[in-house]
Amino acid sequence: MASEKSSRIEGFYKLPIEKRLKKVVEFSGLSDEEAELLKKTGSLSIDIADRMIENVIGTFELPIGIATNFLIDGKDYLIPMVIEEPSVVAAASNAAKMARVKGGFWTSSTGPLMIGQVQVTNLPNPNYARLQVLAHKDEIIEKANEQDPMLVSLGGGCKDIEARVIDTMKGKMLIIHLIVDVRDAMGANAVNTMAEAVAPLIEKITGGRVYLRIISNLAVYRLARAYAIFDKDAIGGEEVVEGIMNAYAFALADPFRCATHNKGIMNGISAVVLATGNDFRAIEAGAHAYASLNGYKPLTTYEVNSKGDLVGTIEVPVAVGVIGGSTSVNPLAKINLKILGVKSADELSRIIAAVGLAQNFAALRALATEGIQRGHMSLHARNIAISAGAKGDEIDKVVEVLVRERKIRMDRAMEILKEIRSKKG
Ligand SMILES: CC(C)(COP(=O)([O-])OP(=O)([O-])OC[C@H]1O[C@@H](n2cnc3c(N)ncnc32)[C@H](O)[C@@H]1OP(=O)([O-])[O-])[C@@H](O)C(=O)NCCC(=O)NCCSC(=O)C[C@@](C)(O)CC(=O)[O-]
Ligand SMILES: NC(=O)C1=CN([C@@H]2O[C@H](COP(=O)(O)OP(=O)(O)OC[C@H]3O[C@@H](n4cnc5c(N)ncnc54)[C@H](OP(=O)(O)O)[C@@H]3O)[C@@H](O)[C@H]2O)C=CC1
Repeated sequence: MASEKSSRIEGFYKLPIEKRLKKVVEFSGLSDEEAELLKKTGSLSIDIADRMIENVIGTFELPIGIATNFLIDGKDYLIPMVIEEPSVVAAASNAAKMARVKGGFWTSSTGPLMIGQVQVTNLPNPNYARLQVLAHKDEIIEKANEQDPMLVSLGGGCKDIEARVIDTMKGKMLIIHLIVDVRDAMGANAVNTMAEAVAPLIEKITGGRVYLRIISNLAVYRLARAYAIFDKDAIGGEEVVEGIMNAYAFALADPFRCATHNKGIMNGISAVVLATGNDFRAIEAGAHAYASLNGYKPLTTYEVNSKGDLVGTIEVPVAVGVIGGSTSVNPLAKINLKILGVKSADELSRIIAAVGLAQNFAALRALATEGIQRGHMSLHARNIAISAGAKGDEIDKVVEVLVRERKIRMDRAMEILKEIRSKKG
């Protein structure tokens, strides 16, 4: 399916901010008011902030960058990313540009099913209690669904019950899972309400004592998947393919490397999760727990196909919502969702998986070739220049010398600044 508008905007980063914003407005149909909110600082008003969390004394801002070039399932997307780290947005755009050569990213998902856990203790016959719970499945599901008629009317709600007996330091426990379709929400509030509501019924059925009733962030039934074929010539030839395969083999074999490999993936994932007002701790916990199910492993895979191209895949739990939580409260999250143009939480989760794969590919390509420092540090040089005290056009001048000399250090930045100012004055 051909896209109406293209996210392939060459040299987007070279445009002044005003022109970049204009392109985003044209692409996403933002109103004048929304564009104004993006431009000004303090868009999250103190009154809204005071209703989001407790003991508020101010707000804390981070930049929103737009990753360009993303073609996902045949549709063009501009990706808003909220992050403090330089080079992440550039790297995502860079990878997406290379992925376009072979059609971009293709995605799928399992749907929005979350798990609510109920912990049952003090059971003399936990295996018998387990069968009793499964025999009363329909009754438990009905009780859970009474809590959220709205969700049920949308086609969601509690769909199934699982029960496991586990061995713990406090003896055997029966752990019941409510499998809940949360539709377009992240789902924690909805699931927790159900888990608490069914607890007395479960105590009655089992004769045990229920303690914890809470969502699990290991969202194994809410997986998002993406793949892309990276044309070998577009990414720099056979040697680059070989280098990336070696990088992947390293991560697969060594948890010390794997943690950094997955951190690179989360650079992309967390930035979109934050931009859309979602719970980034939930996503981080879920991703690393999923990566650890069979020993800590990379969330991405790489293979070489018969043409010598690199095939990258990702599979990761992505429990995000487009309604509920702070997505509906923070005006900037709403604007970012509009820029993405997503229609459902499922679509958002698949986009996020694609960004995670892009981010990982860009980092591995840099690491396996010239090293991370040239691209990353030349963008980081701006931070160094600003920290050294450079202002206005001094910033670009200091950056230019730092990058040319390949000495991206604070002491050198201060020296250069001194030289620039002495010439001026
Ligand atoms: C930084 C680049 C992209 C430069 O890469 P380059 O080869 O100098 O870029 P280019 O000039 O050939 O441009 C290619 C495209 O990149 C984008 N691009 C290029 N420059 C910019 C810019 N200034 N601002 C925004 N976008 C930029 C832009 O889309 C551009 O296309 P165009 O629009 O021109 O047709 C490249 O070196 C790269 O991808 N590096 C990887 C950097 C990275 O992964 N950073 C993440 C932080 S490091 C980390 O935390 C994770 C890590 C690395 O530890 C994970 C791990 O170990 O696995
Ligand atoms: N471990 C964790 O991850 C935990 C996370 N949290 C927090 O929980 C929050 C997310 O909970 P969540 O349940 O998503 O938020 P909300 O309770 O804000 O939103 C979900 C509710 O929105 C209503 N709704 C309206 N339209 C839809 C739709 N299309 N799809 C789905 N629901 C719809 C539903 O019913 P109705 O209208 O009847 O409300 C639903 O229950 C986040 O702030 C998160 O940080 C909390 C505890 C633990």
